[in-house]
Amino acid sequence: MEMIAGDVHAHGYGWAGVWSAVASLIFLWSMVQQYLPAQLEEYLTALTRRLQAAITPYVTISIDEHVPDSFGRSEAYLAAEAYLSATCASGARRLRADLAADSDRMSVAVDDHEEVVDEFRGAKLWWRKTKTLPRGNVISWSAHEEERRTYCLTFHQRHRGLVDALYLPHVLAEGRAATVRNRQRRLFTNNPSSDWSGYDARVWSHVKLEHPSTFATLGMDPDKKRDIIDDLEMFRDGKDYYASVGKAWKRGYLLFGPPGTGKSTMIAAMAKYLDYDVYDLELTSVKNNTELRRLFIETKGKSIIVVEDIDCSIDLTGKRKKKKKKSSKKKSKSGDKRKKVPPAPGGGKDEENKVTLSGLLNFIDGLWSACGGERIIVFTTNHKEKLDPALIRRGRMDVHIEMSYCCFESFKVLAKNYLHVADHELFHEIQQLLGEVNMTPADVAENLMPKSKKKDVDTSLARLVKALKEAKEEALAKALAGAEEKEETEDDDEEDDTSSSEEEENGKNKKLYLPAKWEE
Ligand SMILES: Nc1ncnc2c1ncn2[C@@H]1O[C@H](COP(=O)(O)OP(=O)(O)OP(=O)(O)O)[C@@H](O)[C@H]1O
Repeated sequence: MEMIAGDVHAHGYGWAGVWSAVASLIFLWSMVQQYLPAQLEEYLTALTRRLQAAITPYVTISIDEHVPDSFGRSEAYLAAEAYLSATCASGARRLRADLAADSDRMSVAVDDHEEVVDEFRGAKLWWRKTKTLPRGNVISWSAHEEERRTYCLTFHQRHRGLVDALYLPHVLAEGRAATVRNRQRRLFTNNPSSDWSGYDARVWSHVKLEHPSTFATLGMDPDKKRDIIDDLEMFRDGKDYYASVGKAWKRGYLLFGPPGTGKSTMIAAMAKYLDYDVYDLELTSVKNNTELRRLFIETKGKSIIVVEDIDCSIDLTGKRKKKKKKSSKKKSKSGDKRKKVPPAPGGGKDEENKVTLSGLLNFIDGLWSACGGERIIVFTTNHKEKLDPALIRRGRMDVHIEMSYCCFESFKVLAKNYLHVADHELFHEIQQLLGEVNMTPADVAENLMPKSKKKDVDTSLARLVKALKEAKEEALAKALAGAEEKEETEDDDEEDDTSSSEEEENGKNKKLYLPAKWEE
């Protein structure tokens, strides 16, 4: 094919008959190619390349989709693909369509075995996309994994200097820019270790990330929010700074606090703000430390890698927790959650406990973790105190963010979001009650949510006041019952130096349920 193209380009424009014959040959060749056995096609392609090199003044550069001994798709290939889609696809006859980043239109890319022409500073360049099927043309479950695609760039040898010095850097820069323009944020999740045949399939699969949360809709103390945004900006724009201080370009965030205080919501807001992908790592599905490392390597830059409820996946000794059945989606009172663990391939007990604390530490800041850069790692937990200090020390988890119960400032954000109201006569009472009662932003939001299309602000706020009062009464009754019980079972001294069991149960982050007046 290249030889034919080379001849055509070399001899310029001749008879119409010659053109038509060449066009027929090209068409015939592309048809025949689709039905050729893989090895034969490979052989013919290599032969034509050798012939071309011997008799034509044309040079061909190949850009393979996968580079040997490296993980993932080659960046040069991805850049070439994006460049050709953005600049030359209109000249192609066979294109492949897919949903574009915004999902409102189709985007097209050059199809396999198709050729397009580009022009750069007076030089003509031919791009051709080839596909090689697996050796032996084996039709197997994972056959598509072994297809190899290559972009071949052909040009006259007199343009060699121009291509090396200017054209290839131009393709790379334009391709990267096009990738950023077309970027659709994605939410990845790790697949179980292997498919039924034992073949190691793709490690991540993804869907479009569509979470609507932003920092504007996130209810939390405004100063704290500003600090987090500043920190994220510093990180995003800090490539040179990180390089200058000799630190890998990554940052760890630990989000801790009771269920329903907005930890997941915060991650979505962070991803939206930075325009990053999210990799939701289900640690309990990971076979061992090697697989964990592979998962990390397969993540791309500009991403947030999330391990939710880290205390439920790794225990203090560094061993993975045993499988536990999730009885229901609802969490227990203390917010403890246990994730369902899929059966480990191979099934043996030994297979189960192979992601260790040291493996996880390596994942966060081992040598491999520096690959690629621009990654944020987020751990969430309801029980910070249960985590190994080594796991969350500064340098690993650089920023610790406490997500707490709803304060008045958070409430105001939620009221604005849910009811479009900035002030109301009930606000004062709500402020007082929120100072006395712990209620999660999730519960506040649920009470604010209009229950009919009418969106009656008064009704929603009154419902919240009622819920807060009920919570206060319930807490008061509980505290009274607890105090009475204590009086019966403990002597006065013991009562003085221990905090109430209620307080202990709720953890140190919780303020007392009791109204301040009653406490005195
Ligand atoms: N701070 C907040 N600001 C705005 N909405 C919130 C906030 N916290 C919770 N919500 C609302 O409550 C819902 C549940 O919150 P989210 O899942 O983020 O909590 P979480 O802390 O991650 O809980 P868990 O520990 O159970 O995973 C969210 O979908 C959101 O609507």
